[in-house]
Amino acid sequence: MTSKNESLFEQSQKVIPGGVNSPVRAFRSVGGTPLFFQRGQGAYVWDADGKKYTDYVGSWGPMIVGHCHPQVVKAVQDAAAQGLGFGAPTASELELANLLCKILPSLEMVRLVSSGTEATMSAIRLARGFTGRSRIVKFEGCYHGHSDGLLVKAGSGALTFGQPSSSGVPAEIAALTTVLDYNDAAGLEKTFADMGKEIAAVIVEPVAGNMNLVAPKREFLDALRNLCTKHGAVLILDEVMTGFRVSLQGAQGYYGIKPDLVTLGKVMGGGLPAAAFGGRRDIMNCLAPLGAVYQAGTLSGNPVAVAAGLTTLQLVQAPGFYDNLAKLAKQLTEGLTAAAKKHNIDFCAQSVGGMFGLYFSKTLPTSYAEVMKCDKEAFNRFFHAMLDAGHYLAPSAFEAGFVSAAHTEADIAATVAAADKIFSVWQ
Ligand SMILES: N[C@H](C=O)CCC(=O)O
Repeated sequence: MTSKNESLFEQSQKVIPGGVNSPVRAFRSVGGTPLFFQRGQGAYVWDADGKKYTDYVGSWGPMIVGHCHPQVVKAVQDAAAQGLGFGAPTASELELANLLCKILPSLEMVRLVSSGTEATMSAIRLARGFTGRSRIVKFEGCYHGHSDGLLVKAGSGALTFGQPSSSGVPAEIAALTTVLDYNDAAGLEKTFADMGKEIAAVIVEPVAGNMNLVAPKREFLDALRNLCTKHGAVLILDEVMTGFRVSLQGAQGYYGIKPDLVTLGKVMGGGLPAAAFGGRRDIMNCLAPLGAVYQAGTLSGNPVAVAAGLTTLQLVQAPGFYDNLAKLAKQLTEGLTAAAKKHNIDFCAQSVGGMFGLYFSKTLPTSYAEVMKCDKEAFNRFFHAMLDAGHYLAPSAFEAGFVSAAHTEADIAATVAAADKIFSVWQ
């Protein structure tokens, strides 16, 4: 019998390319039919067939307080009742901007946009306008949204489907992007020595979460900050994923590194389309209508999205919120690692705050090249076995996972027990 998921997918493929509105949802690399979700509550989601899953994707990060948190839903309902959008300033967007600047000391000014892609694309343009230089530096396997110059050796869905450098990006545009190895401080130093005067910005995920999870080395973070300062380049920390996720102050607070510009999204929109970029006042003042760098958006600062973001950011400031999140993520990664070890499987896992990475590998990867050596087929088998058992992991070996404050220790223990059962018959 055809399931509702299968039937919906068949129909979707006729009108939506690949049947999905973002490639990584397509289950292509793991195989099988993508799930069509009908609802979420707390740590759980239900698919079109009514099957319940413990959710470790969390809408790719935003659902940090769980699905349908009553305060977030109420705030959204109240905001919607006042008007769905004005395309004009509102007091609530000012409140959100103030809150972002209060939480993140690196934000002297901030501008709201609607997606992470918009935030990174705008930050790059701003850095180019500010410095009068054209070249940008990024790191292989990092994903910064799908604007042209950033889709060069990118992670996430692009990597998942073997297209890290997209067709449709003119060679002249791609040529302005220099791609280096993540965690390679010496490579960065050499690049600055060779072409420092050309480099407008270095953009980096301070914890790479779009090639599975790769944690930064201290010397790499220090080199990023010191070399950008020395050569007058703008350091852009892309905290779309790590912002309000690895700690209240994101990766910049977790590791103690101060960017010139930061990009935000996901958690700050509470599940609705809200994102932002901001940082040093002298750089932000180059934006129109003050300066000559143009950037705009009809939906920017949308009041309903702002209400979801504001309420979520109030909830994550509860005492102990991030300690609990980190504890849950650790319980998961340590539990899975112990289960694999018990059954002699080459597997390891790690977490940074509320995000985690799982690897079918003997050692934790520290670069794109090492991630590529992990056993992808083993991940795909594990993914499906976990899905059958009611545990929803990201449908790609190249994405980080997320826990929420709605997960309980019992939820995590059940997920670890399911993995233990799968590993006990692993061949
Ligand atoms: N890794 C991506 C975003 O962070 C996954 C979301 C998407 O591309 O649809």
